[in-house]
Amino acid sequence: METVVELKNVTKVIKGRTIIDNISFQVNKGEVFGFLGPNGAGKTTTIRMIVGLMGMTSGDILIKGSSIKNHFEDAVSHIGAIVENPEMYKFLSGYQNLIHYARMSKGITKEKIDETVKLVGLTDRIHDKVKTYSLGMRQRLGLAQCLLHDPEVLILDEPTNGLDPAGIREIRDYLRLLARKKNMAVIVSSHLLSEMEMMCDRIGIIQNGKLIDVQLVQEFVHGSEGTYEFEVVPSERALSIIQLNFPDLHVTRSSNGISLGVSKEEIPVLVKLFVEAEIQVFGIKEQAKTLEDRFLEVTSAKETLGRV
Ligand SMILES: Nc1ncnc2c1ncn2[C@@H]1O[C@H](COP(=O)(O)OP(=O)(O)OP(=O)(O)O)[C@@H](O)[C@H]1O
Repeated sequence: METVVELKNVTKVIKGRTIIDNISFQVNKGEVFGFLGPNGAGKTTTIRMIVGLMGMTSGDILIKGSSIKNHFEDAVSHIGAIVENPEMYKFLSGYQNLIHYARMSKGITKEKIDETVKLVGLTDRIHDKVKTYSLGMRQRLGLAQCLLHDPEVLILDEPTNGLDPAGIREIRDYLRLLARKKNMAVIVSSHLLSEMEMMCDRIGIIQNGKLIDVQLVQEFVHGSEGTYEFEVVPSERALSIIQLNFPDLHVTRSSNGISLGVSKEEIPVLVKLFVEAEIQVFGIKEQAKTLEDRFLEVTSAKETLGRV
């Protein structure tokens, strides 16, 4: 696995306030890395520092081994990014926009433009004016624009923002394709958790400027604990028994009984407790967890830690 982007103890302080607090992580070739966090967590600030739009207070960012601090031009030459809305001339066609963009950079051939247009699936509409494009098509044109110079890392801040489900799916499929077929490192940010689950290989969770977890999506979602629904009668009594014996467990009422997050080994202990309390156990069902469940678990656990 080849590391393409490396953040080393990156900190950003603005007007005495620490916006990004000592963040370190790596992104490898061929993977889609998702940067996930609630509003104001620091995703955009981190991305702006990676693409060189904003300086950092301390730490360093390496792109293919080149420091963005000491070898800025070399470092950013490997990056293709959409951070703010891409600049486009609405009264020109998509193709004219790409030609215009290509003239500003060196060595982009007509063949390269055609190949990129095909890659993002815009061949049929590329000669139409941009003002007739849907938001999803504009996103794809923006993607084509930042792919023209064959970057090794693609960075997109909230790429699915404002898109409808079909548009979201398109972008998601293209990003996965770029990682798989072109072996690119792709970094995206979002607070659309279900999207990240389908799009990313790994995710980093950021909260209050701190990176609180980096994991493979699959491991993050499934983890070692499961959420189980216990079909029990009377459920009220089962609930109070859990609260009394395991005050730290997060337990909720569910349609058929109670629902709680425990490891598999703990299930017999709970069943024994219920039986001894003359509570009837009709069934135990594992509930599928989504990234959203895990995200809320992780971020609220940290909030609690923060308050102690
Ligand atoms: N130039 C700035 N001056 C002062 N504060 C800033 C500046 N830029 C960002 N911040 C603050 O830093 C924090 C992180 O902002 P950032 O935009 O990076 O968050 P985000 O995770 O991208 O949020 P969102 O999902 O809402 O876009 C916020 O509290 C924001 O107000």
